[in-house]
Amino acid sequence: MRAAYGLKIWQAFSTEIFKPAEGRLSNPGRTHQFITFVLGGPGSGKGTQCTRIVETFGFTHLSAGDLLRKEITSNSENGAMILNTIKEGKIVPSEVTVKLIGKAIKSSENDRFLIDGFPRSEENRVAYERVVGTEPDFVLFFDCPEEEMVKRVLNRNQGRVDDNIFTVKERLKVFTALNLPVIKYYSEKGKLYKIDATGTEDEIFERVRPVFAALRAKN
Ligand SMILES: Nc1ncnc2c1ncn2[C@@H]1O[C@H](COP(=O)(O)OP(=O)(O)O)[C@@H](O)[C@H]1O
Ligand SMILES: Nc1ccn([C@H]2C[C@H](O)[C@@H](COP(=O)(O)OP(=O)(O)O)O2)c(=O)n1
Ligand SMILES: [Mg+2]
Repeated sequence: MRAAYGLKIWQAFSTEIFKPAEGRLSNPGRTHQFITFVLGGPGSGKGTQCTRIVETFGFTHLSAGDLLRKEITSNSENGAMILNTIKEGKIVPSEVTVKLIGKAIKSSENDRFLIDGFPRSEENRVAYERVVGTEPDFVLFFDCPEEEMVKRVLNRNQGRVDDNIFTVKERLKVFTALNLPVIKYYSEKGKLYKIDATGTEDEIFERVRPVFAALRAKN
């Protein structure tokens, strides 16, 4: 399965990467932006691998969860709603999340972005397309068994309100019900690159590296 996705992605790189990004959330003067969505269940290692991709390939990492958590601590009008939603393991209304992502893209000088933990539902996906006007260039999916994800989340130790067994169980249900359809959608469009997210961080990064190395080789 991975080989088929890989080929499609290679074709996408070779034909589409230099296309101007008409209608994108681009800053004036930009020629193109390269957008990668990074998906996977809670604890699948999205954030960890995004850090590695940033270090090696110079992307800007935008974590939807981090942007939402920042809203909570900055006492914004939506803070209490966001906190409750996250505690319950549910999805924040798309309008809020898309606005935060859009603002972060606009205020960045970079032209390549990893959007981590988004879209988490069809509603998220459609709202992004409506506001931004385009699809992502490709989508990484970190595929990890549930028991491994639960173990990682419960050991995460970052003081997150959602890193407890009750919330993670709910998050796994939400992931299956709402995020898997998005993953299927991108798979059918030939945009999905599925990564085996088991093993050490280094082993996983060696599966991710060729995807971005191919992209750099084309630049
Ligand atoms: N390959 C791995 N093996 C074991 N633990 C990992 C691995 N990758 C990440 N972790 C740890 O698992 C937890 C969840 O990782 P994180 O990157 O936050 O995942 P996500 O963003 O998908 O929820 C973190 O504590 C992280 O240090
Ligand atoms: N697109 C998104 C992303 C995150 N959220 C909320 C709901 C999620 O359970 C929390 C945490 O997301 P985050 O991506 O930080 O979580 P993980 O890194 O996968 O553990 O934030 C959201 O409502 N919509
Ligand atoms: Mg994360």
